[in-house]
Amino acid sequence: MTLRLYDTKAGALRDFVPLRDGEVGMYVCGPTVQSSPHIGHLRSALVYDQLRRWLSYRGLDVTLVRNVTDIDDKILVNAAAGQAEGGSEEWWALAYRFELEFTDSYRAIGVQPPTYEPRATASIPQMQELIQRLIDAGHAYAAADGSGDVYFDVKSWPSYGELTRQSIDNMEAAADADPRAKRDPRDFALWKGRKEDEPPSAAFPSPWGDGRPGWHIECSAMSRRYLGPQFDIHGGGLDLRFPHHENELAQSTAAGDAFANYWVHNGLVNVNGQKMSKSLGNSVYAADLLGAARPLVVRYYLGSAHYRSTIDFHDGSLSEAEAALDRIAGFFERVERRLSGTRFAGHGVEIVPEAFAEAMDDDLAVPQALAVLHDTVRSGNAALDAEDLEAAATARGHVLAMTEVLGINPLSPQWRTGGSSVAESALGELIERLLADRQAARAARDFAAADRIRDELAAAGITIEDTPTGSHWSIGS
Ligand SMILES: Nc1ncnc2c1ncn2[C@@H]1O[C@H](COP(=O)(O)OP(=O)(O)OP(=O)(O)O)[C@@H](O)[C@H]1O
Ligand SMILES: [Zn+2]
Repeated sequence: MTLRLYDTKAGALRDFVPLRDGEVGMYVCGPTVQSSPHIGHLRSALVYDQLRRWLSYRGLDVTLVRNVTDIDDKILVNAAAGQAEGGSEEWWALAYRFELEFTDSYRAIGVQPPTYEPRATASIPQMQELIQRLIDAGHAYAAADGSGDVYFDVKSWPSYGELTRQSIDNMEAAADADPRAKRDPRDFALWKGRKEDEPPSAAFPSPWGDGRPGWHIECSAMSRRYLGPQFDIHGGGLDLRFPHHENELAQSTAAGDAFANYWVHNGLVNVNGQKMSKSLGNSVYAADLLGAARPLVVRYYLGSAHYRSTIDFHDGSLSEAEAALDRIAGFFERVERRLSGTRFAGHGVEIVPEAFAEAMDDDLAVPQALAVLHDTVRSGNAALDAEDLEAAATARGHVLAMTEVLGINPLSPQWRTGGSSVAESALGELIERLLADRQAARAARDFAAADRIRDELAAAGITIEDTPTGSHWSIGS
């Protein structure tokens, strides 16, 4: 069976046929690094990680591009707010700080790094070139008010609205500029002239005056730069269909690029029926959830729903994921123990069962694929009960392959407790030994020795906290 994907633009499932045999180019809208990541952002990255892993398992060579929007109104506003409160962080430092948080959170849940991760500020010439092509083709114009803004002329592009199947007359006005400067209220900004209160470092020279790119043009230019004028899959959250993706599509096609062949959108993480969003203040931050639950559990939870469905986050959401993972880990432990030393140890080809492949090929039906995984765990356990070691070994190979494809193999080194490595557990052991020495020194009232141990640990970046239940340590302050 060939992979079928739901293409938002067609409004239907379509067989996936890559533009170039054996290769897939995929562009996913990445974060605007204005504040810390919430679990909606994690879900979005995770969905495309699952798709990428499945395409790779199917033998395709995937080039995944996920951008970082590192210049934007919200980044400038947040940096200015910090400065108004006496801080000195520049907008670009703030953007980089949050970019690192995103990278850490993605890594924690096992999202593989994209092939390329371009920052918007590094592709300004490509954005300007695209804007110039649009002006030359009569689809964009410089604002009449001398602001230095450049707008896309929606009325000049009859297919505007084709992605979301809207007629232009029913569309909302673009909220990004003074309506008086535009030919039509729905015209949206391609280039934003620098405003007086904006830092000079956020303005780039251009033929239309100093300024910065609009958000939509960034993705049109970066996808073209890294994947070419036509590529296979464009992804992003459902919230981006309009106006962001509609505008990307209009810009790129009006400039003569064929652009994305399939439009894939992930469903949102909601809280009480509303999108989890920084602006609504209902965010569950990635760092908080990852501090409260094992990263593997978070990955399983966010990745177990169908990618197009909505996830409603509430307390207790993670317990099912925890139990499911325990069942998988329990089977692995049991089967390894029973097979070790027998001729079936290491036996069992690591290949996914046909039913799993069919589910994944059916618009990435992960819930059905997980059902196959859990059925296989059950039959593997039953085989062990019946002492059918060959069947148990086959089940082991299947389960291994399925958990690898989904990135949820509990035995993978990535998931060792606390995300730790062999080096980290060795470090833990040494610190515990030093803490025991310190305790012994205190008991002997040798406070100088006890303090020396604490200071040496502190110099190595390890903080000690004494509590009534004993001394606890952490790395960093
Ligand atoms: N609640 C959510 N559920 C699923 N995906 C989301 C959610 N919020 C954002 N995304 C997706 O994460 C990616 C990065 O998003 P971006 O930084 O543009 O977030 P945003 O929509 O501005 O977030 P917020 O609404 O919290 O400000 C996009 O593909 C976006 O669609
Ligand atoms: Zn985008």
